[in-house]
Amino acid sequence: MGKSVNPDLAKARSQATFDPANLTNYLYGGPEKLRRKRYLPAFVFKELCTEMSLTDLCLIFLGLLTHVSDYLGLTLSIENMAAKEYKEEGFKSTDDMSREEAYEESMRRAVYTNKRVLQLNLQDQEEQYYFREIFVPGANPFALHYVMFKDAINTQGTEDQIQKWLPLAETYAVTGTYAQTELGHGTFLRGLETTAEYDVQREEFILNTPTITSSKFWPGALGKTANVAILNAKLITKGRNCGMQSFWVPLRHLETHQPLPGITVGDIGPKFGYHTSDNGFLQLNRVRIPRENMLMRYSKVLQDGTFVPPENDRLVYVPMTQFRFVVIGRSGWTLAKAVTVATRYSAVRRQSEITPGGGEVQILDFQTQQHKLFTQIASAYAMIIAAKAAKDLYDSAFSKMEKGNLEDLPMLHALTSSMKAFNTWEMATGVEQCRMACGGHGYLLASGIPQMYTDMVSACTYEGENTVMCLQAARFLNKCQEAANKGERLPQLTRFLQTSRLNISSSLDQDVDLNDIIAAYEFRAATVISEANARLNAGLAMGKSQSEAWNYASQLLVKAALAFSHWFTVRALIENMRGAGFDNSTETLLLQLAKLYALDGMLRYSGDFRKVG
Ligand SMILES: CCCCCCCCCC/C=C\C/C=C/C(=O)SCCNC(=O)CCNC(=O)[C@H](O)C(C)(C)COP(=O)(O)OP(=O)(O)OC[C@H]1O[C@@H](n2cnc3c(N)ncnc32)[C@H](O)[C@@H]1OP(=O)(O)O
Ligand SMILES: Cc1cc2nc3c(=O)[nH]c(=O)nc-3n(C[C@H](O)[C@H](O)[C@H](O)COP(=O)(O)OP(=O)(O)OC[C@H]3O[C@@H](n4cnc5c(N)ncnc54)[C@H](O)[C@@H]3O)c2cc1C
Repeated sequence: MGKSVNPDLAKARSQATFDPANLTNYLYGGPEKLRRKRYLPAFVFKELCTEMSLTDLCLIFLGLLTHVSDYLGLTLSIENMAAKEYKEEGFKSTDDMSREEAYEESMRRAVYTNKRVLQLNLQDQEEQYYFREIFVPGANPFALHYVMFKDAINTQGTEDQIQKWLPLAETYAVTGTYAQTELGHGTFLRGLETTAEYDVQREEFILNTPTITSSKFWPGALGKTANVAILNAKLITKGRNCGMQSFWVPLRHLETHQPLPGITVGDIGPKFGYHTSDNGFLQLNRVRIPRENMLMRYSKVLQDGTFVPPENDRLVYVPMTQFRFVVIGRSGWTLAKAVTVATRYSAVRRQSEITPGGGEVQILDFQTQQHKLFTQIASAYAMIIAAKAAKDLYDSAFSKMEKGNLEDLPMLHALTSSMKAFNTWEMATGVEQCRMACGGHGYLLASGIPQMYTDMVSACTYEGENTVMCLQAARFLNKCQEAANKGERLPQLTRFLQTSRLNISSSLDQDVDLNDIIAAYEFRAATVISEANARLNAGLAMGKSQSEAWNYASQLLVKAALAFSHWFTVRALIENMRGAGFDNSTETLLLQLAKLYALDGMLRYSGDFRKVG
């Protein structure tokens, strides 16, 4: 039962000047990865459904990604499924459900995917992600379990603890969350109030949330789903505060799922988005856990209560750095989904005339519509490709860290902090632009775009509020600027602070040279970073303390971090497009897209670029 493709859409596709397969293979990491990615939904839907053609299945798959399936009224008839417990007649849209019903529907689908991932032995993280996203397109109640809970065990646990706890997480014998934020503190971790006091007599920690503001507040899955938390608390031993450490804390009974003694836990209530994630609160009333429940890869508490500090007290922050990197990558794909929906819609929506009497045109023919969408297509590619470029730096830093070499930790923290802020702000702006480009139908939940926005815009807040993350990156950039001022050697990533010069060869009447574009963004970043450093030093010269001068310069410091990220993204986009081995037509198109992205950025930040000439 094939579905005919809209003739306007078919015509637009037929006019492509390149072979999309080349690009798709590049984006998904090669033909084999792409084959697997396409095979998974077809395999699963074939298993689930009886009378659906492959076209329908792909349409449903794509539609599920963007909820278009709700719009088309498609439902899946679930037949002889391997997972007998999945009794649902089909995927009902959660758009019309209450929060409880939507959570239950998402939970049902998530539990199904968890079982199938194990039965199909899907080991590859990306394949697991694709598989899950087919069935739970919105916020997945197990998201914290899949990412931060397991990452914290892997990065903060000893080998013995990993051996003990990771199999429980992998087989869903336990369901976890990452409980750090409190009602009174999300950003300022040194202000966390939850305590873990060591009782040397019984070799146990006594966990306590002594005040209302110390209640854990926000952790995903805490409201209903999780029965264990990796919980961050202030360690107190021998009367001394030893800073934030991580602990494995059972929350609910593994059989009855009822809160354990001393535990008060529940859901924090309705949110702007992320409706199917049960973000919760937790109060601990002198809950005891054994000494072995402290994650002791880097810091330890000996039986007699002696605290053995980590080589670097920032290593406890590694799970956040890891997850910021996930957010950096997913931001580009989120924008890619939104702009795909909006571009397809713009090919099939006919509205108004360009030439009077000439008949209504595809809205994609309006230059204003092209500007709205093509800049977002370019931005999605830029973010996806910059994330791939950052991964190389990320992987090399992590492999060095695992051998005990922490020299790249500051660079990694700065890169993940600034790129997480840059990408999520760009993604949020871009998704909203795509929604508005679809007129009234973009405002329909069935378009899929509103939920993408309300779910994903939270990424500007969680995992490090964006302004705070920019200021974190600015610490590193400012240090590099100070070193540059003294002629000292800089880390590879910031050496442009010493070398960047504005020797642009392009003139306005010729096609701009790509190397000039990179040089312009590099010079803009170097100038903004230098200006922020100058403002900081001006503050000090006025007699302000270091922290007051930092606050005095903070707006420019945020700009410096964003200019750095913008340069990193433009450079990655151009260098990767030139070096990717595409055929001429594809490379020509991609370099055109890279110029569009870079020149649009210059227009949006024309003040910076005009100022640096
Ligand atoms: C579109 C995206 C889609 C993604 C979908 C995926 C599915 C999503 C589902 C889950 C949804 C949500 C999950 C959310 C989870 C959470 O939010 S978990 C909680 C996150 N919380 C935070 O991030 C807290 C942010 N605050 C901090 O990190 C710290 O408080 C802060 C760094 C701001 C300050 O810490 P201080 O101890 O005060 O440090 P400071 O004095 O500023 O600096 C000291 C020193 O330490 C260095 N530093 C700080 N952090 C790190 C780090 N992480 N790694 C390495 N080094 C670090 C800092 O640079 C300083 O060094 P310096 O040399 O003195 O400069
Ligand atoms: C959907 C969602 C899911 C979440 N999931 C989890 C989870 O699973 N686990 C978990 O532990 N937490 C989770 N969180 C909490 C999240 O990590 C915090 O909300 C986040 O760290 C921001 O902290 P805050 O809410 O206290 O905001 P605040 O820090 O209070 O921010 C408020 C304002 O203060 C400004 N500000 C704060 N500090 C500074 C500073 N030093 N300089 C300049 N400006 C500053 C910020 O820029 C912001 O404008 C989640 C949050 C959301 C929204």
